[in-house]
Amino acid sequence: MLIKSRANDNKSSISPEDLLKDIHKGYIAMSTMAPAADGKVTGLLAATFTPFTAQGEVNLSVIGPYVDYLTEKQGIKGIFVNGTTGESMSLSVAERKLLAEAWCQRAKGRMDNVIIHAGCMSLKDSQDLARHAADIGADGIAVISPSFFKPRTAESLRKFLQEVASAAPALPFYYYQIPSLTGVNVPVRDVIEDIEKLIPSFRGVKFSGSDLLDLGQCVSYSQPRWSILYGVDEQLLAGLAMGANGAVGSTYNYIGRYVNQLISAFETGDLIRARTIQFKIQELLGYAIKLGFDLGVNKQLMAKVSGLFLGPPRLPVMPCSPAHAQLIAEKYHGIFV
Ligand SMILES: CC(=O)N[C@H](C=O)[C@@H](O)[C@H](O)[C@H](O)CO
Ligand SMILES: CC(=O)C(=O)O
Repeated sequence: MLIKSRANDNKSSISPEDLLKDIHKGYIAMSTMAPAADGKVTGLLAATFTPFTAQGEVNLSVIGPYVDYLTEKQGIKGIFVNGTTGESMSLSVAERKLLAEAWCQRAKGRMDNVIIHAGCMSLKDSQDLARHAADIGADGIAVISPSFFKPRTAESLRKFLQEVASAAPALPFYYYQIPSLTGVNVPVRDVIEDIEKLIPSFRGVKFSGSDLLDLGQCVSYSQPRWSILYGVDEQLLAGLAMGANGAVGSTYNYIGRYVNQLISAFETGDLIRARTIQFKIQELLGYAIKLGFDLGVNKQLMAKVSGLFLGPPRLPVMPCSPAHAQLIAEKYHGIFV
């Protein structure tokens, strides 16, 4: 499908040389999403929720069954730990280390990729978590921009990222952009300009914004070893069309297997099918957003769908009432039968 659409742009048939060039440029989705032998991250990663006890303490005992659920029931082969969904910014550094370790241990041999989010308000804490991720054998680290004192320029943000990455120089490094939560709106394309000169371990971006101009410019600038991972689940198909190599999201915890079908449909050029699945996801999330959808609701929905005990979210995020979660779970089961 993509070969055709490109061929329509400027020529009627495509030579093997041009085909190869297109593969390198990322025009051909199949090559970008196929399992990568070079360690490049592709496909779906679930951004994990952090299990708490009913009293709000980190509950490591759920992590084993959680990995079972993701691999066996959702076809998920990659996880993104201690991110937004994992409530990282509400956890202590010590808790984040315990969680990172447990996820790495439990996912060993079962997941292709375990990326640990190491971003904090404090550079020192971020470096500590980056070093720790390297020690425990994570496959990569991602770092979000500080958001209390916000970097005002790409330059200051790049310096911050460089300092964190230098604490774990051997570990693939991803910049995690999520402007709706950080309030940092520096275009990602500016952040990644010549970034390998500053961060030799740089391997890509987790792009959780809806600015498709910026996303497209990141994809077209992306280097062969990099992965541009899209993070707005409601509009993943748009991200794929723009050339994202994979996706990281909270909803892939409970709709991963349908989203894998969306990706396959996209890869084989069946846009109608890909859209049908995307529209179902939009129906679910549109409904949830109308009722009020935040991390507390999302966590409870995952608990209901998976049967895992995830506990409440941590304050200031409020727990979701059982009735509220029940309505959304019913909608889920009505849509994804
Ligand atoms: C703001 C936020 O949490 N974004 C997540 C990832 O980045 C997404 O996975 C969303 O949770 C998802 O798109 C549902 O809105
Ligand atoms: C959704 C996501 O990527 C995160 O939880 O960080």
